[in-house]
Amino acid sequence: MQLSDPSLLCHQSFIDGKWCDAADGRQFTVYNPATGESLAEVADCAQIETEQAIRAAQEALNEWRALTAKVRANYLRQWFELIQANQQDLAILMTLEQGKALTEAQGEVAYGASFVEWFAEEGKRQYGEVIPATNSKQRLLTIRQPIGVVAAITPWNFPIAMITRKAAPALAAGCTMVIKPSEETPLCALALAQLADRAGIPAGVLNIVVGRDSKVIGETLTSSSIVRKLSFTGSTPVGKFLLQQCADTVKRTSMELGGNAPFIVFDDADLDKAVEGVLASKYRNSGQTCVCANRILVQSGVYDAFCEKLVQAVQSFKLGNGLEPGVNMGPLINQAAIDKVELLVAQAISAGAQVRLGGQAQTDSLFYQPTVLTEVSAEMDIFHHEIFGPVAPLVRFDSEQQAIELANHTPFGLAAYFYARDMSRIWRVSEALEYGMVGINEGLISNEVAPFGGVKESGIGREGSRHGIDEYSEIKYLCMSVD
Ligand SMILES: NC(=O)c1ccc[n+]([C@@H]2O[C@H](COP(=O)([O-])OP(=O)(O)OC[C@H]3O[C@@H](n4cnc5c(N)ncnc54)[C@H](O)[C@@H]3O)[C@@H](O)[C@H]2O)c1
Ligand SMILES: O=C[C@H](O)CS(=O)(=O)O
Repeated sequence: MQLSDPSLLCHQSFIDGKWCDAADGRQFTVYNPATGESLAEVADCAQIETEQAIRAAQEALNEWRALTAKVRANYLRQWFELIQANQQDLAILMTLEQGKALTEAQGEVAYGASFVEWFAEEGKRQYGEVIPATNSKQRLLTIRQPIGVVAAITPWNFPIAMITRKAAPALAAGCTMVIKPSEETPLCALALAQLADRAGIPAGVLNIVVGRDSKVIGETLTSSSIVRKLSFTGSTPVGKFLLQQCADTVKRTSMELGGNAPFIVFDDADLDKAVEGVLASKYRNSGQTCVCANRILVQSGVYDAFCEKLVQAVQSFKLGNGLEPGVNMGPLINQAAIDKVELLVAQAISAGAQVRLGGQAQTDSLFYQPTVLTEVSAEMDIFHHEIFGPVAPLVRFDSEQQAIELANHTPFGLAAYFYARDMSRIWRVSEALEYGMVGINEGLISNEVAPFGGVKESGIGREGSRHGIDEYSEIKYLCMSVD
């Protein structure tokens, strides 16, 4: 492995400031999705280690929360600097275990680091308030206090940013954490723990438990009364399952779940910009992002022109091993992902969709061709399911009202996009779309300063922005007699 700092390749869980094997010595293999080669053997931890991590987080809590926000910020700033300084090695690890092109991986490391930088500062702004009393013999005020021990469960598609988007606000607020990363991508998570340790973040504040048995680790986290909060990023079905598990101990939860983003091209759109927007939104990370355009709704008057422009542009993608120069689209994460995309495309074709470009996986690999389908309709499964692959299904519509109805015809509500130039239309459509985030003439909407999150079955709460830290603190009301 071509790391300049080989010590960033870690094989064990990080618990209470120590690197730990599984109690029974079991390990699991991490594979490179681009080549199928094994990358590393990693500790296959489960209930025992998770319980150890919860205890470590509990024991570290009082000292960590007693620090001033400024002192915690200094630790986070150090972590930010180390992530930045090791960007290339972290990006290589990410491309190796997740598959995304190295340029995208470099971008994600910077994006992930930006949350650490942002919340180091936001932690200093956890203000309370003094409230004018209704009784002259009382004084009323509120203070903000950390929730306590937080559990986080994160996905494989952004193996650094989905961790720091939770760990940074949690630690800044004074919480301690147990994180279970995806078994597909443990190496990035463990490298982040290595750098947090080097930043001097005290033992027990940040714990990473890696293992294949996500169900057991999850049950251990959600059933523990010590864990007061679960922050989950992943699919909606798993999110629903975890929400049910959290009910017994009435945990606070943050849920960043699945999407089914409409991408609407109106007849007054700048078609070249709209094509750029599709390339940025639909095909990023080989279509494996929660905010990927999942349905491309095109008004009939510009449908053919837009389709020609899009097909032309999508042909420019270079599919291959993300470490190779010039490659800008990598493999899907595993065979199950390939099977899901192949099923959705086959069903669409059998229901009348046309393949304008691509339409199949490369044989005996996890590479799926950048694809454009036309004549897709709302009667097809592909319209209703998160594709999580580089497939753009084009759907024709006639009126603005029809576009809004088609866009909102889903239980999901994470991100939506539309391209138009008429200002009245922009306001009407922005307000009518039932989504947490809307890109207007823009296909890339994610950053650390804006509130990221969805409505309906796409989630609960927001990450990033000045709101993201509220997910990790409680408001306490103090009523003081001055009689
Ligand atoms: N809204 C967002 O911010 C956001 C961001 C990234 C990904 N996602 C969503 O995540 C999904 C892709 O990621 P994925 O395939 O890793 O999702 P997933 O739900 O399969 O897994 C997510 C995490 O949950 C764990 N997990 C799975 N089953 C579990 C169980 N029974 N108990 C406890 N933990 C369990 C996994 O090991 C992994 O760590 C997509 O639906 C995508 O839209 C959403
Ligand atoms: O997959 C979901 C991530 O949140 C993608 S993004 O990079 O934050 O847009």
